[in-house]
This record gives sequence, C-alpha cells and structure tokens, in this order.
Amino acid sequence: MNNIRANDLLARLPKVDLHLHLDGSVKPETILDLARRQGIELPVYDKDGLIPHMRVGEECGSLIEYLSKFDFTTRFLQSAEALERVAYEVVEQSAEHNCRYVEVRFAPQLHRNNGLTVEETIRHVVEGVKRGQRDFGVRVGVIAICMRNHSCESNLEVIEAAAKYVGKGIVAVDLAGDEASYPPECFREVFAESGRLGIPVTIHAGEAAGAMNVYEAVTNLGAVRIGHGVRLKESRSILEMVKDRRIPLEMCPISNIQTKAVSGWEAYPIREYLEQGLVVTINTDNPSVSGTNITNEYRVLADRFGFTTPELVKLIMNGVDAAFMEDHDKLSLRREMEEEMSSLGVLN
Ligand SMILES: O=c1[nH]cnc2c1ncn2[C@@H]1O[C@H](CO)[C@@H](O)[C@H]1O
Ligand SMILES: [Zn+2]
Repeated sequence: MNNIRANDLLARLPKVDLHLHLDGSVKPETILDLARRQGIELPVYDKDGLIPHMRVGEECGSLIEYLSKFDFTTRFLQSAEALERVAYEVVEQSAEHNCRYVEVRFAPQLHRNNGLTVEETIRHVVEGVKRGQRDFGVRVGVIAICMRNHSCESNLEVIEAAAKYVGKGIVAVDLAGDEASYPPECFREVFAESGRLGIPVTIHAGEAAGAMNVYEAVTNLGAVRIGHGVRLKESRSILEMVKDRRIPLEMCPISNIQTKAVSGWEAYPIREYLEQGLVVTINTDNPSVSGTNITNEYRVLADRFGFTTPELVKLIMNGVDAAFMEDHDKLSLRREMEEEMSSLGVLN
C-alpha cells in the first residue's frame, strides 16, 4: 500500500470539492490586477502584503471575525469581467489540486454594487466556470447563496433567478452568513419557494449555532445536504435523523477550526461522525480566507486523525455520492475516479 501521507500521493489523488465559496477563493495577484484595472486603491501593492487583508490568522475567534474578511474581496467583484475571471480561476486552482468535480458557490446579491442584476451575476459566474471546465477538464456546478442578513425579498430574488439556470449551470441553492444572529426559522418562506421550483437545497448549519439549526434546515428548509454540521454532535436525536436520512455533511476542517465551530482539533467530531455512520465529505470552504487547499485538508486529516488510505478514499467517494449531479454523470465521474485511484494503487 502506498504511504498516503506522502504529499505527492495526496496531491495526485483525484478529489472533489463540494463546498467552495467564489469570494473566498480569490488569489492576491488577481486582486492586485483587478484593483489596477478598476482604479480602486489598495492598502498595499504587493501580493504578500495583501494576504493579511484577505486571510484569517491564528487569532480568529469566531465566524463573525472570519466573515469580516469577505468585505475586502467582494469590493473587487462587482463587474461581469471580474466575476467571470475569478470563476474561471477557481476552477483552475481546483484543477491544480486534482479536483475532478467542484461546486462553486456565491451570493449574487453581494456583487450588485455597480448595477448587475441577480441573473447577470449568475450568468457571468456560470460562463467563467464553464470556460474553466473546458480548459481544465474539471466538471463544475454552481450554487447560488442566499444570505442570512438579507431580506426575504432579496433572497427570493436569488431563488427565482437560480431556478432559470437549473440544468444550465446552477445545481442548488444555499443559505450562508452569520448563523448565530439569524436563526434559520426566518427562511421558511424563501426555501418553500426553492422547494416549489424543485431546486436542491444545502444549508450552512451547525457551524456557529447548535444542532437545532440542522434540524430546522432539514425538516423545514428542505436541505438535502448540510454545510459543516460540526455542532450536530450536540444532539443525539438530530444526529440520528441526519444519519437515517443519509444527509451528507460538507465538512471544512481548517475553516471549522478557524471559526471556532469547535474548540480545537481534539474536539473535531469527524472520526466519531464516520464511526456513527454519517456521510461525511471533505471540502475547503474558502481557500484564500483560510489559507488552505483541498490537498491540505486531507493532509491535515491524515496527520491529526491518522486516517488510512481506504478511509481517505472513502471520504473522497462520499463527496462523489453527495454531488448535486445527474445520476448518469455521477456514474461516469465515479468510474473515472475509481480508474484513476486504481492506477495510483489505492483501490485494492
Ligand atoms: O463558513 C461559512 N459560514 C457562513 N457563511 C460563510 C462561510 N464562508 C463564507 N460565508 C459567506 O458566504 C458569502 C458568499 O460566499 C461570503 O461573502 C461570506 O459572507
Ligand atoms: Zn461555507
């Protein structure tokens, strides 16, 4: 058996990333160039100097602190060109880490300061990822995000626009933002609409608030996947419900530690979740905010929790199973990935 801890093998393993925010995946060099083109002043004009403005440090104490980093980046993502470009580059970065499938998510309402409509933002992000898909050979889906701090009306606008792009790039809708201040109960009306329109739903829940939020997301908002779910462990009965319904968790280890969804690695419930039979997937959340990439996420898990090769392969394949993808596409993705894994000697 190969030594899975070898960086080389982890990097080469075919992977998927189901939870990846567009505005959390922007390269500092792209910000430099966008600022120059758009005539926006920067606090510093070198790539390394920009990093502290975009990335959280060791001292990050909460989700709210983590989310404050997005204000800096979204200022540069207010035009069709910028959206298409970063969408294209996020696919490129995923390909560099051997992702074979990515779901890129973004909140249309955060990109309208210069007059784009919700539908235009979706169109440009979809165009960018499609170009990336062609150039880098990565399958891509786009998820439109509703924000917890936005009105019902503007979130409904996102759902309506997303519905027009289902089958043309959009694969699901999501709810993100400050979880502790805006409990999901407020969003029943919004996600009733996505249910009516038949759009799959994933919800950020159980990250900065407790397991009840996961319950609400699944039973009242129609979530078929859960973003993070770290605090699901606080309720045995809700955990059992998520397990019985086989609802995949999109866990993002580095981000979860940084936002203090748990107190530290010793409390990170990934092993217990797997042992209890939950469908766990591994994702990056925000590579440029968290200073991570998908290879790094698996490396940290191998190092911290001693995951073996078959366990890491299982986590990767859980991601394939959980993908918002048509069955026949999923089948061919699974076959391709299994073939690649076989040739790497990790499927025996
Ligand atoms: O882990 C997270 N939890 C909750 N909200 C998040 C997380 N990461 C990013 N965003 C929020 O989603 C918006 C659209 O991408 C980002 O601007 C950020 O506010
Ligand atoms: Zn997220």
